[in-house]
Amino acid sequence: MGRVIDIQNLSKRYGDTVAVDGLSFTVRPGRVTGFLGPNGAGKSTTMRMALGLDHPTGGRALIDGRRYRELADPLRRVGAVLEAGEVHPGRSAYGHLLWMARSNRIPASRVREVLELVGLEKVARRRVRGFSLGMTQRLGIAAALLGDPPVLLLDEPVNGLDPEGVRWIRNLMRGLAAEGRTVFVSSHLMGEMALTADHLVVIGRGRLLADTSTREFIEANSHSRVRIRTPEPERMRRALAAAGVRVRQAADGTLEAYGTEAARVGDLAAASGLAVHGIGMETASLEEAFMRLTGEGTAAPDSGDGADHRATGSDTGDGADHRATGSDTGDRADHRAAGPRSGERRAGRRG
Ligand SMILES: Nc1ncnc2c1ncn2[C@@H]1O[C@H](COP(=O)(O)OP(=O)(O)OP(=O)(O)O)[C@@H](O)[C@H]1O
Repeated sequence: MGRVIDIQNLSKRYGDTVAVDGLSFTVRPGRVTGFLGPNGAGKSTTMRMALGLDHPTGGRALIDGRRYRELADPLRRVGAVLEAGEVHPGRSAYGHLLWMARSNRIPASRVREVLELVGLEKVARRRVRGFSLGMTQRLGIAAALLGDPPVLLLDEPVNGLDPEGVRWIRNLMRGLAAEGRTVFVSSHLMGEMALTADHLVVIGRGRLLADTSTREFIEANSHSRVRIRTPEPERMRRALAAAGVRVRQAADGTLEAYGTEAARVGDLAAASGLAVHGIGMETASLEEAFMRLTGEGTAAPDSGDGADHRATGSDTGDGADHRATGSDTGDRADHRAAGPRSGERRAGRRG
């Protein structure tokens, strides 16, 4: 059975750096699998090895049970959008795709199809030199889709894109998965992946940290808490603890109560004659859970909140939904603004 990406005990060492460290997981068709990890976790290295662009130090990365370079017609089996790599700037989008199609025995009619699919048909004859990052990204995706491959690998495809571009790629990936394709997409942003992926493979420092459905990850990691500001935190803490409420004190002196609601905390405070200066419900964000999991955050060992620095309650709401399209976009631009990425150069070289 094809369409599966099988990573088996994969390792990669660059001198003293262990980029990938005994990684094993399977990426299955019909769903978007998010490949998550902080910057430097080893995502790109893993993807490059899966595409035969880098040699593993140990283990194997198989697609359809074979190494990439053993695939008979790779462009029709696997589409990739990687960072780096440039399209010849003097070429038009159409010219570039046509060149790729010709060198891979793909009919020219397919070029028009993919241009339409990614919404570049109107600028198809323009030189790539003048393309925005978003357009370049779309061109990279068009190239990846040229061979109509059942397996797609995308390395941080939304980096540097505006919210509209982010949404477009998200919908595209979901659509491709719904067609039964295997869609494997990396990101360092939990919030973005929570909106896009059905399944998550999380790595940190080259090692597997989680391989789970997105729903399970969210259920296990998004807990809410009540934050209380009171002039008598110690008495409040005792009153809550006596009522069986799990409570901890944050660095700024506020209290955090878990597994309860603001109304109950208020009632308990009133019953004990305690003054409350502020009270509110917060939802721990998935981004926090992700930081904790990958060891990038300042984890608090007892209550698993790791969020003392956000004690003001700015983190209300669902975390997963709103961060992905808002503030994160700027962040992406910072990380990866340099160098338009396109899988096509690599794809061309491969094919
Ligand atoms: N060609 C290379 N030579 C030396 N070290 C490398 C090379 N490629 C990657 N590394 C190192 O391997 C580790 C993993 O890098 P990798 O790019 O795979 O991570 P990543 O999860 O994709 O992060 P990012 O999103 O920042 O690219 C990093 O420490 C990186 O510096």
